[in-house]
Amino acid sequence: MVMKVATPEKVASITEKVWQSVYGGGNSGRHFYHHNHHPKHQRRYSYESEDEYEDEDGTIQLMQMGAERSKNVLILMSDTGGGHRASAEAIRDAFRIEFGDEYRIHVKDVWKEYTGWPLNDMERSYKFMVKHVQLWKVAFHGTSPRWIHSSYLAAIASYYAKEVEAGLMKYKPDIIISVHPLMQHIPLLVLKWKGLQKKVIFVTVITDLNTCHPTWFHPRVNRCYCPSNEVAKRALYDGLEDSQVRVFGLPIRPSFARAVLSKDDLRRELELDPDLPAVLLMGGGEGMGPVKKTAMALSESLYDKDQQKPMGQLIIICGRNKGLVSTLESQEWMIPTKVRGFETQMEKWMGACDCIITKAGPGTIAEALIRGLPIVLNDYIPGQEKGNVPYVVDNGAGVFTRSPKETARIVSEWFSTKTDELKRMSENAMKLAQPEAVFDIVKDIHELARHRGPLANISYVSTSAVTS
Ligand SMILES: CCCCCCCC/C=C\CCCCCCCC(=O)OC[C@H](CO[C@@H]1O[C@H](CO)[C@H](O)[C@H](O)[C@H]1O)OC(=O)CCCCCCC/C=C\CCCCCCCC
Ligand SMILES: O=c1ccn([C@@H]2O[C@H](COP(=O)(O)OP(=O)(O)O)[C@@H](O)[C@H]2O)c(=O)[nH]1
Repeated sequence: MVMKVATPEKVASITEKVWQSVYGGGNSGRHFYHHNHHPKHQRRYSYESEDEYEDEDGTIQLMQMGAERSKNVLILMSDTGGGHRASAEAIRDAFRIEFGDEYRIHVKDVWKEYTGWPLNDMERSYKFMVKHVQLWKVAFHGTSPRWIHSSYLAAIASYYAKEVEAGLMKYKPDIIISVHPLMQHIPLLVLKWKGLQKKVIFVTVITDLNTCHPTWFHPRVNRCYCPSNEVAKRALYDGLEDSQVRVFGLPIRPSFARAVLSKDDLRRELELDPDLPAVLLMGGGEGMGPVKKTAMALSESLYDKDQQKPMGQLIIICGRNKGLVSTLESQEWMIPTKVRGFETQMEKWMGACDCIITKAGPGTIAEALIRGLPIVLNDYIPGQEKGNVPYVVDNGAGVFTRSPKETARIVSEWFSTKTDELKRMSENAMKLAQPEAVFDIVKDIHELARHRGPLANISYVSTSAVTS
């Protein structure tokens, strides 16, 4: 057995690395220590003179004294669909790009980590409900009146108050950003009960483009960032003040806005045919909608029988739907086809393609617009996604059809006789795109924080039985 003894230089370089991995910058004037794990719910939360926190992987904790500390930003999200996480990560990345170490960002599903049913199981419940469309319709519209959802959520807040409190306080947030429709009421109530409402900045970033659920609109937020004028109108109608509402667009990962990508290079990198026009087929983070039937129809329609050669290529991104990946991988294709699971670099796949077929997910739509991809919408989730269809179609950036055969026909025309229509729609898509939205949002939050003055003295000494 070899025992390693750390020399002072080594200790310094390890702490340096730790500092850089957490803060990405230098460590001058700061002090570090490692200490043991506390059991989850046995912590006191106070950082009036010190800064103690648990790293993302839960292993390292640091203390910072004297220097002005980074502000903690807690982004509340849930993996109900793929869009909320994508927007949360976009905001996190934009904060890092714009403000470096000034903010320390935590992207969390606090409900899942800390509470119980039904809050900790929203992903599964949501998947079940959207599979049974009528059930989702009743739940969505039935909970739309404010008195119904407010009383439901207030009841849940009081039942899980201690757990939510523990979940929020763990990250000692100076700023809370909700990117989920069900994450306004409960945290705001808990902050109110703790007397922290005036000290913690709370903003909502709405990730639906049009017909969003009224739970997004809470009158006590500092800001409500709406992705479109349609949503802003709803917010004002629902009682928010002009001063609370800002319209910048839907936050999309900075890699979409900032990367300069050439289609040829991308095709080489992704091992696609360099010359054939390419259609991207997907169904959100979960691979929903009529993906398989559409793929089979495209395989037929993009094969030129007279000339016996393909007139297009197909890329299918199935997201987290592993069943769909294995079904599609066992199919035979008449055209060059790639079947992929969950991809982390969507900007590359979109940048390599000429058009996209997708259900009406707001994240995918906003990303496709930035890439100038004409869109065939082939499905939508009733309620929050319904309004995304006119948003795309009325602005001339795409078409809607539920029929896989019709979809395949449209794409084959775009790639042959109607290339001018494809071009026009691509231009319209780019006109609608708002690649800078995420930067505008984080800059506005930064301004809010600056006007709020020093945030450093929020006392997070827990008062509840659970946390003390
Ligand atoms: C008087 C009749 C009452 C009707 C009975 C219903 C009882 C309550 C049951 C369920 C609650 C349903 C909540 C509806 C509000 C949803 C708001 C909303 O827009 O949610 C959307 C998100 C998903 O995000 C979307 O994903 C899309 C892609 O898939 C797309 O990206 C879009 O942009 C995103 O916004 O939905 C959710 O997160 C739903 C979570 C479901 C939770 C289910 C819990 C069910 C268990 C018990 C009910 C407990 C009471 C909950 C109270 C909720 C009150 C609003
Ligand atoms: O393999 C995948 C599939 C999807 N996405 C992303 O997941 C989000 C899907 O959001 P959307 O609002 O379109 O639909 P949802 O999944 O929420 O239904 C978009 O940002 C996609 O780029 C991804 O990163 N990898």
